[in-house]
Amino acid sequence: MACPAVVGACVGVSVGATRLRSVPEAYDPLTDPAPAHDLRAVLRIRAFRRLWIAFGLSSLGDWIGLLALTAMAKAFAGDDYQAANFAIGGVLFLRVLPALVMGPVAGWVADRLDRRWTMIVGDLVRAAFFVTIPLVGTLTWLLIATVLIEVVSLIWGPAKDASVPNLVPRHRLEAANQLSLITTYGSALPAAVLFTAITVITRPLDNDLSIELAIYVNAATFVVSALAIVSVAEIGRADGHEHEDHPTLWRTMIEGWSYVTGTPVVRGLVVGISGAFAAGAVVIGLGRTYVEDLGAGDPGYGVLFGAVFGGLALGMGFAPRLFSGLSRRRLFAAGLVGSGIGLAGLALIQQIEIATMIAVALGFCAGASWVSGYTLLGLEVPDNVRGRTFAFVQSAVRTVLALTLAVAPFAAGAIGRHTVSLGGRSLTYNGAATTMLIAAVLAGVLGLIAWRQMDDRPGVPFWRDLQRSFGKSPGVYPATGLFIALEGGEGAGKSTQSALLVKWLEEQGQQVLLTREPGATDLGKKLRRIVLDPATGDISHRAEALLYAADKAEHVDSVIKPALKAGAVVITDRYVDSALAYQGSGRDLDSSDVERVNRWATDDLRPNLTILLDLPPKSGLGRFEERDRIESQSADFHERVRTAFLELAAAEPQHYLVLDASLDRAQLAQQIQARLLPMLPKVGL
Ligand SMILES: Nc1ncnc2c1ncn2[C@@H]1O[C@H](COP(=O)(O)OP(=O)(O)OP(=O)(O)O)[C@@H](O)[C@H]1O
Ligand SMILES: Cc1cn([C@H]2C[C@H](O)[C@@H](COP(=O)(O)O)O2)c(=O)[nH]c1=O
Repeated sequence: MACPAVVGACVGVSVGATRLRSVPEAYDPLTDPAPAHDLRAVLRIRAFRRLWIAFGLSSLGDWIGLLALTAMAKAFAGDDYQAANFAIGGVLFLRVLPALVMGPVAGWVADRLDRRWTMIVGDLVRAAFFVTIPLVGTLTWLLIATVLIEVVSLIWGPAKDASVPNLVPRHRLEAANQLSLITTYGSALPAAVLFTAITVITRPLDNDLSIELAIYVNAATFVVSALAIVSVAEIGRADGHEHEDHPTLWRTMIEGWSYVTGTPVVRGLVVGISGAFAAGAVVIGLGRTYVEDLGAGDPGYGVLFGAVFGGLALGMGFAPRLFSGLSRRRLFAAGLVGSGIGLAGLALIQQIEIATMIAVALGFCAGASWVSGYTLLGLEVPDNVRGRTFAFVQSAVRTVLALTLAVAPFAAGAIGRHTVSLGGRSLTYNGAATTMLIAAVLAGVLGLIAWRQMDDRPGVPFWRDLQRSFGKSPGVYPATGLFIALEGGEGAGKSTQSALLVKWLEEQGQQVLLTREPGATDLGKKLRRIVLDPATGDISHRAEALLYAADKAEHVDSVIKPALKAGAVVITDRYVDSALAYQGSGRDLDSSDVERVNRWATDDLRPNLTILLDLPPKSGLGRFEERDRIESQSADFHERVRTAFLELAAAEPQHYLVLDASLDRAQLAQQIQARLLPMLPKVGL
């Protein structure tokens, strides 16, 4: 039997009357007790920690370098508005260009060299190039050095990425990659703070010196990074098998292109993600001259840069939790429209303090869009084409970045500074602000197109949705394993589909636990008898709700959680939605009370997906003859239950798979499998 990706061994677990075949051992609880996703646990690995410090410093240096080089390019260009924009556009474009032209080649080179020495030499060479820029002191050399530094970075990056799997155990690889991403983008904020501090402190002495100092600090970060890598002896040369062909950028683009263009939702996502990046890039590309127009200089640029990236980090980190009840598709499109509004705000409000606040909001919206777009891609794209699609998105994003960074400053330069007289009053407009306004309109239009193509709650006003969803936690998703609930009215086919699902999952090599509510535990069996036995008769509705809740508490603690912790796919035949539908709507209880009690009883544990089998109650009850205490409730009761299930699903379409349960068994099973396939834990790695 195969085990999921993160697993070294399989162990069998059996729980009460339920069926748990064999579940993966996600980590050795004796020597390495922290869960696989624990970021601090990855940092406890000495070799990785040192490499992480090194690439954190390199990233910091990279961002300071970007800020300092654009400032220096602007200084070289002098007071000419057009020349300044062209110089800055040149620097930004040349930073992205090498990745477009020689990205795949760089990976190929990195695979053939000793990784540790590649990184050490790469850091020292980058430091040396940076030092030469102020020493040579010409715009031409600045541009040439920018390309050379970028080429070295292109080889350094894959050497680092390829080293990580050799330094951390398999099950910690995802956390290590997450940390790498956070560090790469998160270091932009401290870099902006450092750059601003350097320029604010030293500018009164000498303006040119302050930028040069920032460049020397940047060079120093690379030297320290090289020294940190010297101590990581575990990094070596690539194994022979890693010398296999890497797909070229063009092959990746072509393969991804045909899938993306043929799938409307994915097409909308890719356009939107590129739009979110372009919105951020416009601010970075135009920020230098924009702050100059506001009279804020280098410190102002550092602040604006930090504000966009700070907002981006906040959006990525908090937006999904803050708007947890909002459908991901709506969050994605709303983020994009918000970025457009932010850009328009920057263009129209010419005051640095307010501009900074707007930049944070713009970054937040772009971050929200970016992260929900990536999540949606992960959910919507099947596993077998997901790698290519993500590679395509990355290539598309790089291309959009290069074009935006190049075109925006050139457009601003071409527009220039103008003052026009309108009815006796003079109005000044600058290229940077005007270009931002054009980009704002484009981002807004892209957002609206994405909204129209992807809205999954047509007819429900956005503001009502937003108000309802703000700050409401959706519950806690399991950290390991996969949790699936089957819901629906009487006789909808939940037991039938659960059994078919278990069979299919086992064929996929998954470890599966099939369980149900009420009655999966010893206590649950007793409770089931009480609530379903017609002899129980009428009981208080609150008592009924509490009996079902007690069954859930025992079920979650003693059956579901242990299996999920062990990495199993857990399928439950009924869960919290049944309580919300039967007790919250079928009975006369307040559904928010029922929700509160059930969240508490289940420790807020939420399934990753709920499959709702929808069937008119008459058809479902017609599938069998005998009636228990609940089945024998009135037709109205069962109608209310059905409506409640459907409303729950309509409020969060991304969380539900709603199926017409009158279809035949095989068709239903096929639809369930298609939805679950991309969500399954990897097996057999
Ligand atoms: N798609 C289907 N079409 C027709 N009959 C079905 C279908 N699926 C299941 N059945 C039949 O309907 C009956 C009820 O099915 P099942 O027990 O799977 O439903 P359930 O939702 O688990 O019911 P309950 O609400 O009682 O738990 C069974 O006799 C089953 O064989
Ligand atoms: C979990 C749960 C269930 N019910 C009701 C729904 C059904 O009528 C029975 C369970 O019977 P099944 O044949 O196992 O489906 O209990 C409920 O009212 N509240 C709940 O939380």
